[in-house]
Amino acid sequence: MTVLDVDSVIARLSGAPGREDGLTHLEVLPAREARHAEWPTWLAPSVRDAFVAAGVPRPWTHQREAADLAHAGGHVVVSTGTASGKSLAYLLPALHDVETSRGPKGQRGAGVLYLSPTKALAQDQLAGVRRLGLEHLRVGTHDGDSTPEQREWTRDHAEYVLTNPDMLHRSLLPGHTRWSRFFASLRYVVVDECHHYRGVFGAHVAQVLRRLRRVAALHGAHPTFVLASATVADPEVSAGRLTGLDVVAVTDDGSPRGRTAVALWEPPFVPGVGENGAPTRRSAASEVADLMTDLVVDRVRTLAFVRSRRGVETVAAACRRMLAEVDPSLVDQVAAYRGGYLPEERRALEQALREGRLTGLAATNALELGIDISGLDAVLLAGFPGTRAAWWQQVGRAGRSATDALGVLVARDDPLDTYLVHHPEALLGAPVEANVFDPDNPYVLGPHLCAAAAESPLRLVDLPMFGPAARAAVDALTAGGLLRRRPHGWFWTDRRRASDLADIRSTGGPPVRLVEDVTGRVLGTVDHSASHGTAHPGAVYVHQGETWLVRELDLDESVAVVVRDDPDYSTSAREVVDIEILAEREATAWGRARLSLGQVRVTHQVVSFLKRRIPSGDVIAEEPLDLPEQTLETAAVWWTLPPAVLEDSGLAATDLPGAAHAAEHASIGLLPLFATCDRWDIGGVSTALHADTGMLTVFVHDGHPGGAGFAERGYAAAAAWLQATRDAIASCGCAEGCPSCVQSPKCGNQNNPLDKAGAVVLLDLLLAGAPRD
Ligand SMILES: Nc1ncnc2c1ncn2[C@@H]1O[C@H](COP(=O)(O)OP(=O)(O)OP(=O)(O)O)[C@@H](O)[C@H]1O
Repeated sequence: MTVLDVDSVIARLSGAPGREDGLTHLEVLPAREARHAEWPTWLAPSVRDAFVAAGVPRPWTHQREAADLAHAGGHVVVSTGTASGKSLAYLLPALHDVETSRGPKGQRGAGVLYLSPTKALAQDQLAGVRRLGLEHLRVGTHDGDSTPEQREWTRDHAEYVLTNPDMLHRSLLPGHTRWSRFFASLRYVVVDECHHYRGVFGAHVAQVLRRLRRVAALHGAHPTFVLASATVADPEVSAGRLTGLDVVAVTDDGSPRGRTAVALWEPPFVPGVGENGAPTRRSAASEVADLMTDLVVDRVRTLAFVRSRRGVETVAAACRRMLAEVDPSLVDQVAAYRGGYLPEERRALEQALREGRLTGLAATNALELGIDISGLDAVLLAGFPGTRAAWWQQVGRAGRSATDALGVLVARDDPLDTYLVHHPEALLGAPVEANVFDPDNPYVLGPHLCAAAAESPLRLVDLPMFGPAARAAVDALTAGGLLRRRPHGWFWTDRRRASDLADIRSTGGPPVRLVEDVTGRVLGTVDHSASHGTAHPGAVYVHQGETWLVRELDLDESVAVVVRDDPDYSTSAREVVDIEILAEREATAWGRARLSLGQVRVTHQVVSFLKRRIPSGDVIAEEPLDLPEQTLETAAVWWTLPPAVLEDSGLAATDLPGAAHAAEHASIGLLPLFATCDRWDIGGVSTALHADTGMLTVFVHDGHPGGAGFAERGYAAAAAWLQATRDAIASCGCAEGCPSCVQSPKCGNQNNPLDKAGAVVLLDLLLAGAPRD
């Protein structure tokens, strides 16, 4: 295997013709020495010996600290870097209890419940625990991929159960009486990669964990929670919110790290013009495909993170095509990996990458989480992954085993990425974000209270565990007929499964299956709510380099029928959006402008799709669609400017819609810098005259029912957020607005009208009255 020489790799990448100006920043983060601790004296020798045999001579300091705390019964969150051995921190106390509590005939004495956000990570952990070779340890998974026999065995015999919050919510908790012996033995709950539980998903998982604590207590168990997280700000606060418990944080990372070179990269302009004549840069995906090709030729093991499923396919296909010209023997060493693939395909790809049979892999963040792939040298990111926590997590995938590593962020042509590659301090110098979510979201709380009541009637004493809003929510559910109040508490008496009421991944319904027309073969799935935009009739769908056309979308049956085809265009959906203010919760005057936070109802409808020629992206046709409206009640932050202020601004009335629209796009683009969301988690609406305010109004709203905390963060950080928005627009070198500043890839109006200069005027008017600090 090639050992990475960062300097020569960078010289080679940026020396290629046409790439001279790509590198905007290069920084080499120094190596860090390991700090070791001794094995705890309380630890069962069998567990210690298993780790020593597996190549862990001694724990690192943070592993020992966390293990000691958990063994003493304290709830702990370990928040340290990628590949810092967080697993060992919880495996030591958990396996110790399992090994030392077994009955004389091998009966299960102590149980461990391990939760991961993805099935792939659970598989990886399963393999890791098995590799320890503990002779009597009974470990099993319970997830969507396990067979009924496996599930039954796991339930009746496993001491270490690996599952995910979804299965806990839908299967283990509702069926807790069948799992009673496991719950009664439960000593540890491990919540791995807990930074993943943010936004509305975080709120759901927080309520699932409260239900878990209650069910465990019903069976007499009070497990210790150990959480593992990427480096995030205030981990004890988010872990405390997630579990509802007092959690101690361990953050002083004792693991070693090799030198890491971090490069920021901006693709060049391409000939031709984009939407409305704007200058456009080469796509991050094409640039990443080029860089990956060079790295693979040099035998540098490379993982490319690409934001969209389609992008992943494009990168892998382009890379393979280029390799075929240079060195055909390398073509099969590059593959694509993303959600929507069948589980067997994903497992095979993970295995091939781990064993070095693949040199280059293009993946969505389906591979981001914790999968232990040692020996990667370089990570390329086609676009900022939305949070600094995710960025460090992904960059940290390279350079395991303390070797040198390379991480490259290739900017997409959008305001946030452009801002970051030109303001490295905002990415590399700023602390990671705290994890944002709101467990008291009533849309989340209500369904989980129903599920809890179905698990066992809710008593008054149970309510504080579910937060301050629980009593009012229970009363509302009772008034609405979902719960019945009886002397001994609140009962679920409905025929339906209560757990069906909460859609914890917020997919908005069952996933839509993509089914091949003739054979009936299932190619993959897309989320229900996303299906209007990606699986509408006429949509082009790419799977492992093959192109398919959607012939029919049946939303009732959740099926899209696809046929093989090779069109010379891609498709993108267009939607219309409308917004209504339901309640203003908070507001503040910025001079004569006003900034508000509240509840809104957003109505959107996919109305047509564009066909864009490949690779130029030119629009060749727009075709109408007949899909139903979708509505969303959620939280929004908005600002208004009164007519009198606008009259003095020099902007003509006809400029206002374009100016507001441009300010809205850029502010959506920059919000992820202040809230832990990405631009697809939020939306916006702008208008020169809104019916509810009677003024020019710009809204930025959460993309999930009830809100996910992002608009709230925008409101709290409004002065800094809108100032960065203003600066990003003003400093962009384009003349009329481009994807790097005010154009948006998800605009429902084909980025029209947009007035870049007008947006700066509006934001200056707004910020003139903003608080100075
Ligand atoms: N004390 C140690 N000494 C040497 N190697 C160790 C030690 N602890 C863990 N490792 C090794 O470090 C690698 C990373 O461990 P692990 O996957 O647990 O890290 P992690 O922090 O959970 O990673 P992620 O950030 O992906 O969640 C593994 O190969 C593991 O065997």
